[in-house]
Amino acid sequence: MAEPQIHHLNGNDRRPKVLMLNQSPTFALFPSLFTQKFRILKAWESEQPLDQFLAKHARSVHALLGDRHTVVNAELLQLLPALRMVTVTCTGVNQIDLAECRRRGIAVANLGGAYSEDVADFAVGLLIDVLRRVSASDRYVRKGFWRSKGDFPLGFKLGGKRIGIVGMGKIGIEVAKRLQVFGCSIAYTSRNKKPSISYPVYSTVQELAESSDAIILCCGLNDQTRHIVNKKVLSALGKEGVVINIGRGALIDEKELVRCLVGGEIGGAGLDVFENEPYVPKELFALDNVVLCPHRAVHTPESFQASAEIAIANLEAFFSNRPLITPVTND
Ligand SMILES: O=CC(=O)O
Repeated sequence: MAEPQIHHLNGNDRRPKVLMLNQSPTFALFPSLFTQKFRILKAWESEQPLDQFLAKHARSVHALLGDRHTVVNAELLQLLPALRMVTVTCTGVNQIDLAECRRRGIAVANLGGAYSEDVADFAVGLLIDVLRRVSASDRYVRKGFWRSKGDFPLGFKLGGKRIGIVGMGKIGIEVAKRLQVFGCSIAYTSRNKKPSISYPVYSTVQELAESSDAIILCCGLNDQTRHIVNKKVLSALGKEGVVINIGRGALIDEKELVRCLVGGEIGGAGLDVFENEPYVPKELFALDNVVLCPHRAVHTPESFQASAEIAIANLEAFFSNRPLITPVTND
């Protein structure tokens, strides 16, 4: 676990050093919240090659502040032998080698539930958009088709739909709460059954898909969940079924998803994330039953402010030897 913390002095500067490898939206919006308290070492602004920059600070850097683009793998950790804490201004931690961090006694914190409400709103927005064809009808109006071709095709009602939530963590719970108010029925599958949650639980995503009109992916990406939505799950969802992904692109076998959408084997999709961002399979561009977004579900100033506050609270806890506020756990 973390060693007693040392405040590294730079002349009279008593702020603890925190390494950042890349600029993040949270830091870009609220730089002074961080720099008031910490001496931020901005690797991306250095003229030195990264390995030289890291070598210069290797023995004095105990904390790393990153985001979803900050890949923390064994090679990086090897270069930072004094590192004892990583905090990221995101929810997903698939970019971090958690096992290697554990092995090296490096504590990891994410944002806990700070983004959950915004992400849940976005998931519901995507579902409504796919079912009621909001984006598609916007295109119809802009292209002048309302006047030239007449009425736009009907969409589908949200109320009464059977929604399967994959991953009943903080985001899944917020999605369920919202969709219940719309009159949907909720079921879920999750790594651990949640005794406090009364929605029906299925043991596999395939069984969940068989009993759902739409599935919403709210789980983290790891070795167990990579391509958790595969050919079998998509065919279980069926011709009218909808898949919404606000988790990570690689939760779905994207090639298979594209094949099913192009072939009309599922009803539609709302996708905020992709396997190889910012690449989006171009076959999807022509499909009006698919809503595509550029990984924006968490992007509100309110979310970013919360994310800055939580990251700072985690860094302060670390530098004063207190337990982290939102440590990454296995539940
Ligand atoms: O994708 C966004 C996040 O993980 O916070």
